[in-house]
Amino acid sequence: MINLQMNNLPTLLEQVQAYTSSGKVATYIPALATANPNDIGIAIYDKEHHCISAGNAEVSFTLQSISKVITLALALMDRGQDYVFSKVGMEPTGDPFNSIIKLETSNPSKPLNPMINAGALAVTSMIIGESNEEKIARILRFVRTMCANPSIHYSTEVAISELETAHLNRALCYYMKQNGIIDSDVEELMDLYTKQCAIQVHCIDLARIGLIFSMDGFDPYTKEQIMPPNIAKICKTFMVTCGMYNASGEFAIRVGIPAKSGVAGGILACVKDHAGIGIYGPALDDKGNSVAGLKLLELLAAQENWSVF
Ligand SMILES: NC(=O)CC[C@H](N)C(=O)O
Repeated sequence: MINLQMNNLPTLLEQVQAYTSSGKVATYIPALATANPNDIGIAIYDKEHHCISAGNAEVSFTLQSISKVITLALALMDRGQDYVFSKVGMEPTGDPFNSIIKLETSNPSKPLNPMINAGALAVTSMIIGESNEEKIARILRFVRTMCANPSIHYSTEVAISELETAHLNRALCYYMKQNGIIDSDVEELMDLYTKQCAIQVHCIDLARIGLIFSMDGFDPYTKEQIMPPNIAKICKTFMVTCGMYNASGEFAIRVGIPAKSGVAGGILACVKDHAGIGIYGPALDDKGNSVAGLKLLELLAAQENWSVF
């Protein structure tokens, strides 16, 4: 059951509100620039049918990099661990999420992990389907099941905005194609990746996804095992080691729970066997993480003694 102390969510939001002014909304995807930098919201979903929320918990935003854990789970179910990890590594990187440098310097030349853009693009290329329509429909079905929200869709505007400007991601794809990591048509892959990143949710949806991962893939409401427990565990382990990009080490110390952020300002977090958390705060720090969102999780994890360490 959600601890009563958590009824202080509005007070915690007040404490972190000021942090929103120290961050900046992402603009490299032009459609993200219209977000309100002052927004901050949170939802917590626990396994006993309680959901609490505060602030801008029902403002919709795009998953962006949070989609990387979702497609990783799907690719692991589609292709199995041996295949996925023959193409993508398991090690964290100290570089920014969109960096190309390790692709050239690591041997063998494969992306270090599935949470950086190169790794996520390779993982997306593994999703099974006859066409992009079928692949995005499968990804959407998976997200809708986890959120118990059949109305979830992607934003065409955000997907196109990214597709038109994602030259660095294209470069990552071409580099990987040259080195045999992917064999998809690059434009097709970019089309699918930008749609997956543009899937729209709000904090309550995100918290429910977090709950499914917290419960090792089991949905305590429908009693359905949505993904095998070992796959949920792999995803959560990547969240701990690489989920907050090159700020994952500091996050492990300050917060200490599996989490994944996205440049639209979302953070998905998992409290083991207990609850999922969805946070939205589009003002980002220089590593691409929600400034106020990070502070909020830090206060909450300390208050509730949630660190896994
Ligand atoms: N860090 C992110 O959220 C990045 C996702 C974004 N779609 C990109 O590839 O650049």
